[in-house]
Amino acid sequence: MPHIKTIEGQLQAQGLKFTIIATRFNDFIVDRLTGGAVDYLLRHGAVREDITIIRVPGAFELPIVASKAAKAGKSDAIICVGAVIRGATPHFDYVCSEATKGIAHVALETGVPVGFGLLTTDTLEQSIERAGSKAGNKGVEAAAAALETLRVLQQM
Ligand SMILES: Nc1c(NC[C@H](O)[C@H](O)[C@H](O)CO)[nH]c(=O)[nH]c1=O
Ligand SMILES: CC(=O)[C@@H](O)COP(=O)(O)O
Repeated sequence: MPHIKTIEGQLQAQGLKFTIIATRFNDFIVDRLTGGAVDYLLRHGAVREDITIIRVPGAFELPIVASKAAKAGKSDAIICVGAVIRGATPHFDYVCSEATKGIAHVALETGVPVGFGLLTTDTLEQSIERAGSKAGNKGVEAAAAALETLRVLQQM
C-alpha cells in the first residue's frame, strides 16, 4: 500500500506565545471561558509569562483587537472568547455576524490561527451550560483548536 502523507497537529504548547482576547460583556460567563483557555494552555506546556489576556468591551470589538494582535507578530496563536446572548431585537444577529466574520477574516488575512470561543446563545442558561458545566467549556475548545491549527500550519 502506498504511504499516505498525513499532517496532524500535536497538542504541545511549550515555547509558544498566546493572546486571549476576552469581552467584558457577560463577564461572569466569559471569565469561565478565559479560565478554561488558560488552564488548557498551561496543562499543555505553555507558561504564564507567554499568555497575554486582552479585555475588550463586547464581541463586536473582538475582530479589530485580534487584527492588531495578529499583526503585531508577538502571538503564535490567538483565542477569542465572549458570549452573545439573544435579546428582544435583531441586535444579536448583527453582533454575532460581524464578530464571526471579522474573527475569521483576521485568521485568513494574517495566517495566525484564531480560536473561536464566542458563545452565541438564545438563552443565558445555554451560555452557562457551555462555560464549564454540562455542555463543556468553549474556551477550552477554542484554545485546543488554536493550538492544533498552529501545529498543523507549522508543518505545511
Ligand atoms: N449584546 C451583547 C453585546 N453587545 C455589545 C457589542 O458587542 C458592542 O460592544 C457594542 O455594540 C459597542 O460597539 N456584546 C457581547 O459581547 N455580548 C452581548 O450579548
Ligand atoms: C445580544 C444582544 O444583542 C443583546 O443583548 C441586546 O438585547 P436587545 O435586543 O434586547 O436590545
